[in-house]
Amino acid sequence: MHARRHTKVTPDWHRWIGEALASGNAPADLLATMKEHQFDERVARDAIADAMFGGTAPPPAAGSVQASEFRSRLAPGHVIRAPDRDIRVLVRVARPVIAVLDNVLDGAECDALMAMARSRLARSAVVSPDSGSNTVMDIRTSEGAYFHRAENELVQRIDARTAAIMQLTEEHGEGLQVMRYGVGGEYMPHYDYFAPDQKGSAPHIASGGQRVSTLIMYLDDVEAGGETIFPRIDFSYVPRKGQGLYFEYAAADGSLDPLSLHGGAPVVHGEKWIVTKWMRERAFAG
Ligand SMILES: O=C(O)CCC(=O)C(=O)O
Ligand SMILES: [Fe+2]
Repeated sequence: MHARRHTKVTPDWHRWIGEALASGNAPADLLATMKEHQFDERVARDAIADAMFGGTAPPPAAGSVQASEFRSRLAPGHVIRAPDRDIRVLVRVARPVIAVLDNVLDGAECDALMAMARSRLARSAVVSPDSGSNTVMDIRTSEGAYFHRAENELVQRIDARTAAIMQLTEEHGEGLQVMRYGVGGEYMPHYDYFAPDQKGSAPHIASGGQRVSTLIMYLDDVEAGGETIFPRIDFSYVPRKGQGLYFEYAAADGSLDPLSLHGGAPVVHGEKWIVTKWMRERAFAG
């Protein structure tokens, strides 16, 4: 029989969460500790998310951004025409701006991206050459493979296609990032924009400016779990090979949308593979 799980977070635990986050601990590590202490997972997740982002989305203050100012950059209509492909819109959400897109990548492109990333992931899992020590690099960094803009023909083709979809030129785009999650792998809720009040954001923003939009492309179906979730609006997308999930978080006046909080739910069975394109306010050297 399972021990009963705690469903209430005491003031002491709230304080512990706040202090652990403030001293730079990863939210996933806090979650693991709370689970070891028999907290119900959902309760622990909510308490951590509340400490990071506040309990609810802040209500719009007088004179602040209205929903209508978060107007999608995407072309209207049911089909978006990229230079080499027609992309069908399956779902649109007004706020935060979200669109589910079909047929962004074909099956062969998905397979080729996974193969390319696999060889890079394998390389990144070897002993660190610059430390000279025997420590294997952080498992989390070895889960991602980065491809410079236009690094090869396939990457170039996808850079051009995503730019056309996202209505910005390729020079606004960061290099493609392929991510692989195994069973239990997740990406806790976060914002893709650089937190304006954090010192660490300044060097990113200095070149290219703020991030404004994201296109996550799914390289394979996932057997169970691994949904992309927007907890503030209770929206959940189930990964489907070749589809894309597009979202935006910066209005024309620079306001950022707190409803864009999102994450990758834990994979329950199988693997999850995605490739992500992030777009910046301005063209930059990449
Ligand atoms: O894994 C997911 O579904 C979310 C990924 C994500 O948030 C990102 O790449 O910025
Ligand atoms: Fe993200």
